[in-house]
Amino acid sequence: MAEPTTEEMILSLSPVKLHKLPHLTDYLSRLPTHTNPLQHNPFYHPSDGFYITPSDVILRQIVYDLAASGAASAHPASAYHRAGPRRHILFEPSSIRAAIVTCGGLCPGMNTVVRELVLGLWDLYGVRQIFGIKAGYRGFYSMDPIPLNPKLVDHWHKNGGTVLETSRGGFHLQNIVDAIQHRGYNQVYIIGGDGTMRGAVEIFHEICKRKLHIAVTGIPKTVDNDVGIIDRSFGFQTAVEMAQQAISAAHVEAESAVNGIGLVKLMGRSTGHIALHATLSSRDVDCCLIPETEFYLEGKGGLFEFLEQRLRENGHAVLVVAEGAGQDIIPRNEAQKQERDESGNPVFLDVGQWLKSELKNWWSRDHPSELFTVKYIDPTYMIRAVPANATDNLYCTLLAHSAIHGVMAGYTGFVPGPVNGNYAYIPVEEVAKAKNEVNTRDHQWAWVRSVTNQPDFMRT
Ligand SMILES: Nc1ncnc2c1ncn2[C@@H]1O[C@H](COP(=O)(O)OP(=O)(O)OP(=O)(O)O)[C@@H](O)[C@H]1O
Ligand SMILES: O=P(O)(O)OC[C@H]1O[C@](O)(CO)[C@@H](O)[C@@H]1O
Ligand SMILES: [Mg+2]
Repeated sequence: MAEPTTEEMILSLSPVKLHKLPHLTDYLSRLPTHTNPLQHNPFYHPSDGFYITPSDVILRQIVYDLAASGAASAHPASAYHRAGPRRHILFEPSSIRAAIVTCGGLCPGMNTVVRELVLGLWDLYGVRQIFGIKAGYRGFYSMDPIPLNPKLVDHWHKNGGTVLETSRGGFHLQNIVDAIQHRGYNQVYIIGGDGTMRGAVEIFHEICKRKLHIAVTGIPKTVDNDVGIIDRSFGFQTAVEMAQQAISAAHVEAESAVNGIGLVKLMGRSTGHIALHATLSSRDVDCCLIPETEFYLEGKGGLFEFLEQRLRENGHAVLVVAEGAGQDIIPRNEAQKQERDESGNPVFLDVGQWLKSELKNWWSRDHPSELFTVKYIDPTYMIRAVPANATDNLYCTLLAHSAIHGVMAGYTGFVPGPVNGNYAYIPVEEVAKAKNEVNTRDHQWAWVRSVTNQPDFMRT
């Protein structure tokens, strides 16, 4: 173990609880350090404060109730290490062999992250051996890697999807770590969602167990925005923007019919962030249904009663439903209950199709002589299979650079990400456990309800 630095001594005396970040020196001693090549880069003139030190931290929580100060002092503020370049690095650039992999479902910005990793490694740190792993985790042990360079990836950010390709399943820990070792990779950049991060934790532990000079970082990717701790995940804003087109179309269709309902299903396996944000930004939505809240159809306070009222008042209504909403009330057989995708995620029934049919049955039963139309729009893959917008592209670049700086400094088993607007390094174990669900008791959900005036679906 290395001697504690001055900053580490300061930290140990600070009232702020710093989340310990794994470092290669935790299990490897006498690793030589090197001056950061940015020091001699003709395009950089590192000024005071350019390099981040171990005592630079980002507070996890920034909202406090001062009246509850007693409680706050009983639970001291916690913080993460701040992301950014370090003065000394633990890799000699010519000896670096970096591997980059994309796993799980698509998300706008995946190609941008890969491109920026390649350019950042190449231009900032002089790395020349960079490899793309094809088709997710299985690619480590079953396919040849693709050598990457700035020229090859130059245009990648303009395209949706992932040029490296992705897949679900295929996680075989020993095969993956054997392949990493065999190929001589010493930096591993893993881009993926919650499942991928759980895999990254296992890879990190196995590498520590084998005491290898290999740093691993997880770069959080999820269109659903279901990864916890970080402010939001890249591609999420692009997806919300794309969802507007579907909601607008549903609104036009509904408005142009007699008793017209526009129904839009949006992604969100277990969290309703896309549906919630799309609803708030559209303002055309009458009701938003998400997995975090239950709803029911018939009777007082139910969906049908509410929609009938809206149709009587406005002649039309727009309903947005997240794919994971209502899964517990859709009838399903035993086989459907057991169905899983290759990664082990439950396979959902189509809540949109189900709602459409229930709505039609309801209206023809209760109002057989009145016209009624449901137009169901399912833009599922259209909102994620697109290039990232400007904000997400910028975000992807900052994430990629943060990941590189952290790995170069010898941190491992970590995730870079924005926490309260500043980039931090978070232990991947924490990220893999933290889930970002919509808190239906906080102001954001109250805001949705005040915009839609939809029922709370609490039976009285
Ligand atoms: N608990 C786990 N341990 C090890 N590997 C896992 C675990 N869960 C999932 N994986 C692997 O991680 C990869 C991606 O997982 P998954 O398909 O669930 O997508 P994800 O990363 O959650 O992304 P998203 O849900 O946003 O599409 C797959 O190769 C899967 O086998
Ligand atoms: O059809 P695929 O590629 O398995 O992905 C669908 C899932 O991926 C996500 O986009 C991300 O987890 C979910 O919203 C959706 O359920
Ligand atoms: Mg997932």
